[in-house]
Amino acid sequence: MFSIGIITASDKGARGEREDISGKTIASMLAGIGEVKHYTVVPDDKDILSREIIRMADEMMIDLILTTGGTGLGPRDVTPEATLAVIDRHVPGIPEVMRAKSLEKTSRAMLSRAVAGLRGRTLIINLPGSPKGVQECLEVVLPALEHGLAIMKGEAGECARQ
Ligand SMILES: Nc1ncnc2c1ncn2[C@@H]1O[C@H](COP(=O)(O)OP(=O)(O)OP(=O)(O)O)[C@@H](O)[C@H]1O
Ligand SMILES: Nc1nc2c(c(=O)[nH]1)N[C@H]1C(S)=C(S)[C@@H](COP(=O)(O)O)O[C@H]1N2
Repeated sequence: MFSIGIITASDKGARGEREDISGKTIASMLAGIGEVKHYTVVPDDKDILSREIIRMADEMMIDLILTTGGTGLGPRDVTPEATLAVIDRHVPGIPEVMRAKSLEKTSRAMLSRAVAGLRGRTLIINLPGSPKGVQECLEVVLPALEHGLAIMKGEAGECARQ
């Protein structure tokens, strides 16, 4: 089992104006692979988001951080920039497959600028803000997630497919 952190980036959510269905969707979809150790709703603010990622990765030693929201083209959408500022290695295949698969459902999938990367031994993945976007993106990543996390942690030696 892996430790999981969830960050919802939402001005409305942080002001208490909207129930965070997206964060809850992440938690329920990941119940089979780990335990949610930390969950927070923050405004769309680059420094606050970066600080949260650093705290969860460096102090709490969380294996997997999922963010939701703030990946679009809106003036306050800065989650990818907050993530890029604190990762040391990119994992481009994850957002590539999320966008590719999501495009089969909606052309608006191309509007998510989500990124994924590693900070030390923590994998950070951006997801779109809507509950549907979370569900559609997470379900394409899930089949490879446990293997990726095991490799990241040095717990799996072999990558060969059975
Ligand atoms: N965390 C969430 N929980 C539930 N629904 C959400 C959440 N985030 C987004 N949504 C839904 O997706 C739609 C589009 O999200 P968008 O990121 O544009 O939010 P927004 O209305 O600009 O506000 P904010 O950035 O404060 O979340 C919202 O109108 C809402 O219906
Ligand atoms: N799979 C999937 N991806 C999706 C969506 C969706 O409904 N399903 N919504 C798109 C829309 S409408 C937007 S604007 C962008 C960015 O969303 P965000 O700003 O809430 O992160 O994600 C896109 N990605």
